[in-house]
Amino acid sequence: MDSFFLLLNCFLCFFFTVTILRFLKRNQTPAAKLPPGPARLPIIGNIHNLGLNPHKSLADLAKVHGPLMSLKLGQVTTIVASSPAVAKEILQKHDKFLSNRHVPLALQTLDLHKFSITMLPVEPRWRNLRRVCNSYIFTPQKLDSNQGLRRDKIVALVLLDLGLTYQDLFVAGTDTTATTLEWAMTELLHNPNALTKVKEELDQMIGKDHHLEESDISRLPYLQAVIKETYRLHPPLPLLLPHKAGADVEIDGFTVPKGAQVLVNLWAIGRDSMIWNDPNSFTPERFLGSDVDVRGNHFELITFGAGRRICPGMSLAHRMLHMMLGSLVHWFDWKLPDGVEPEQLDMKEKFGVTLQKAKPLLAIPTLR
Ligand code: HEM
Repeated sequence: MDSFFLLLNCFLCFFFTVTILRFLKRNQTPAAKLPPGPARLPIIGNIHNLGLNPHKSLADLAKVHGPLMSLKLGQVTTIVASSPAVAKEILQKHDKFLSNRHVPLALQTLDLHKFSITMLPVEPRWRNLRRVCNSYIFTPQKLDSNQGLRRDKIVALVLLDLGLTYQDLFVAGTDTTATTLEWAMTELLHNPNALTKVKEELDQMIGKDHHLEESDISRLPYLQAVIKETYRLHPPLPLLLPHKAGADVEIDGFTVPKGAQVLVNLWAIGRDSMIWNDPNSFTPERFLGSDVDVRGNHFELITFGAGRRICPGMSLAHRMLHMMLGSLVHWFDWKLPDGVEPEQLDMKEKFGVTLQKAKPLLAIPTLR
């Protein structure tokens, strides 16, 4: 028994010595050409740096370490992009090698990565699913042909049950669209001037006695600007879905190593004062007369991603959001519950599957 404990002691001493030496060595001479990043702890790496709001913590770390940063989350080497230029390198220039998916172990046990379009790596099965999306489900012609169904659904949604969920959308589209609608409505109630402008635009262009149609959206620049401003401030997937490097890639003299998890911090880009004037204020006017859109060409606003993994449901989400927000504003006058002033509205976020409002929005509609 004594010799067993002696052996165990020796093993533990050896294990701790090796771990501490590796930790010290790593902090003195960082692995070859990895982008800079915060110091790591043994075993957990930088997990303790993330906190409850990883998008904010990573934005703060990027201010110290730069727009191309590396961390170790447990055993996973993680590269984080926090500027439009670096996002472009990742999602456009090196898209070919940086478009696989990092699938967390918990999801691997469900085998999701073997059949879900969202989780599959770039391989023939994924390409086929994307082709089905792009050529059959989300083409402009297909979306035009079933817009009547969506309009009827919105009428039912608005008139019958404001809390109804959109069960007919894919899992990937449900939370993202619902979260964005809630944030857009919250921002309008928080900024009554913007709400009045949307209402006036709808009265003028559509008229009080008419329903909003998808074909009207292009005639509503202020409503479009409100949605863009919501995309900028409240991207529902603030770090995209994690990408994975399929090969070593060089960016700005640093290496993104094969197998690394790659994140793009859209939230940080959307609130960067070097890019946006007064970045934390809700100012739809900034988009009036601007050609910036979310179709993956303007890397300062890539709420749907860019490159080969760009969201295939973007056009549908875009139509739905304009229709739902526009209809809610067109048909109802809105007020906050007794005693709550617009400026007191709780704007806190909760990081989860999507970046939701921490407290659900409570608002009272009256038919206009
Ligand atoms: C406001 C609404 C939405 C936003 C902001 C959004 C955003 C995104 C983002 C950022 C990604 C990841 C891109 C990347 O990893 O580079 C994504 C992927 C995806 N989205 Fe959306 N999305 C929305 C709505 C929808 C809708 C309505 C659908 C379908 C009906 C949808 C289907 C998908 C699918 C299937 C993927 C995975 C694509 C792939 O991995 O190849 N999304 N979305």
